[in-house]
Amino acid sequence: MMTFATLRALHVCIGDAINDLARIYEARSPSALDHLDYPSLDVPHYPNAPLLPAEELSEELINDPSALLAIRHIVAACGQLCATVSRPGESLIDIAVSVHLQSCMRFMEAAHIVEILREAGPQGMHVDGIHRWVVDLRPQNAQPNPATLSSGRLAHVLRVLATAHWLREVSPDVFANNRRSSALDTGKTLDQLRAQPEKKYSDTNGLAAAVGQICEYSVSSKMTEWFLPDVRERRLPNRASRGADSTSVLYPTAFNLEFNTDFNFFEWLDLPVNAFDHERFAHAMNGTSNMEGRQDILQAFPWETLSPDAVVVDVGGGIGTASLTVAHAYPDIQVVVEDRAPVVEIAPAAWGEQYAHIITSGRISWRTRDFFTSWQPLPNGKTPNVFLLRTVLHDWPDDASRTILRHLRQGAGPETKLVIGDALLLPACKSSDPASLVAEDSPLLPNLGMASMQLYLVDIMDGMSLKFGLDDELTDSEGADR
Ligand SMILES: C[S@@+](CC[C@H](N)C(=O)[O-])C[C@H]1O[C@@H](n2cnc3c(N)ncnc32)[C@H](O)[C@@H]1O
Repeated sequence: MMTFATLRALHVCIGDAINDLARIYEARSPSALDHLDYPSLDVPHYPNAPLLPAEELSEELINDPSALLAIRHIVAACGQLCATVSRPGESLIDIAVSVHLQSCMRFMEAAHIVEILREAGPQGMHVDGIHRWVVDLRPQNAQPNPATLSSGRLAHVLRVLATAHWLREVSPDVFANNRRSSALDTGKTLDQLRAQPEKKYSDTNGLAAAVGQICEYSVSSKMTEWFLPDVRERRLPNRASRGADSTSVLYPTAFNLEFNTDFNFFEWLDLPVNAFDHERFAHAMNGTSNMEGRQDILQAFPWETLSPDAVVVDVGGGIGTASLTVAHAYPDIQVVVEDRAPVVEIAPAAWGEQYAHIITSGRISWRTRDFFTSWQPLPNGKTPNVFLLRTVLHDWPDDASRTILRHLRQGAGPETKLVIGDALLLPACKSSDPASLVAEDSPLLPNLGMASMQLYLVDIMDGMSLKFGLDDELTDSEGADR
């Protein structure tokens, strides 16, 4: 296709998708005069905040499958359109400096900017006031140096975020939350954050924890050194100094290189010195369910076909993000979550009041289990109806994944189902894969390009932390039905 023809086709794609969205909203409008609008970028939407009925419906419709498809088409087409028209040199610098946007985001989360601006309200707060709060919310022993963190510097960081539509600059130097920043809100009051900063993520949807964690461990920054070791690596301590074979791989993953450790990621999290990281990770897993939509697990399997006393074993289930959603929707299902001891210890308390009734009734329970060891029968002798593995296998190389599956196979009965929740990554071109996400004549990439980018980046991130390679393919599932 000629370039102008492609640009026009992309433009049509965006127009069609906006029309689709408008139709979906129109169809659910209370009356012809009272139009239901798409949520505004300028208006915060705080998790758990009470909404007017129209706002609630407007939020709900975003998760309508047709609306989701239209949204993804708009994002994919805009990405492709920008890639086509922008000057490559400028785009190269854009991508090289984009790491600093991530740093600004990390600061916004760590300094509780969103919670400060929530209390300021829609008129926002002058940067001097925000600065006073940032300092006030620090524990006494970790006060920022005023020469380092000045109001002026803070304004620069907040303006970067406003320029990228992550905040709103209401008037010069006055900032307010917008729809996107409000998603980072933990709902904690400033008094709570000052008194117990370590409880920031308790009883939240985990997004702030996920953002804090992912931004802090930018392990892929060491990907190049990991793939292409250079002379600088000689300056790093190596395992030979700990008595290991000096010819062995020094850093099995980029994470090991970044953190200069030969513990794997989970062992490292378990170190007492990393207690904060550990708890944040558990909440962050809850936050990552936003990647696919919290309720998607309900569509992943026909849970209604299970017998009333069915048992779902959530293997490597963390604090129970996926299985609690199932247990909430299906009040007869029993859930046993298996994870490492430090996760099991904090899991029930991590939920606050939200699911207290399910937890106290014992319908969900946690037990310690290393999934590389034999599966132990449940205390009540029941055979699991479902083994659920959500975002577990993507962490491990194929051999390790086979070991995990082999143990489950041995614990399974003839009727036990295996449910694996992980992302399938399509090639960025036409292929024989029937799963193409666009119509045959669409100008969009078959994997929906920028609209799917998050999945590909998460794959790189996970590959950098625990896997030995990024291109492993689990082709043999040790006899498990898939
Ligand atoms: C990416 S998280 C997924 C958590 C959960 N399935 C979810 O979807 O939110 C991987 C989980 O595997 C657990 N894990 C890692 N190594 C493990 C092991 N050897 N035995 C049991 N669980 C393990 C981690 O503690 C973590 O909770």
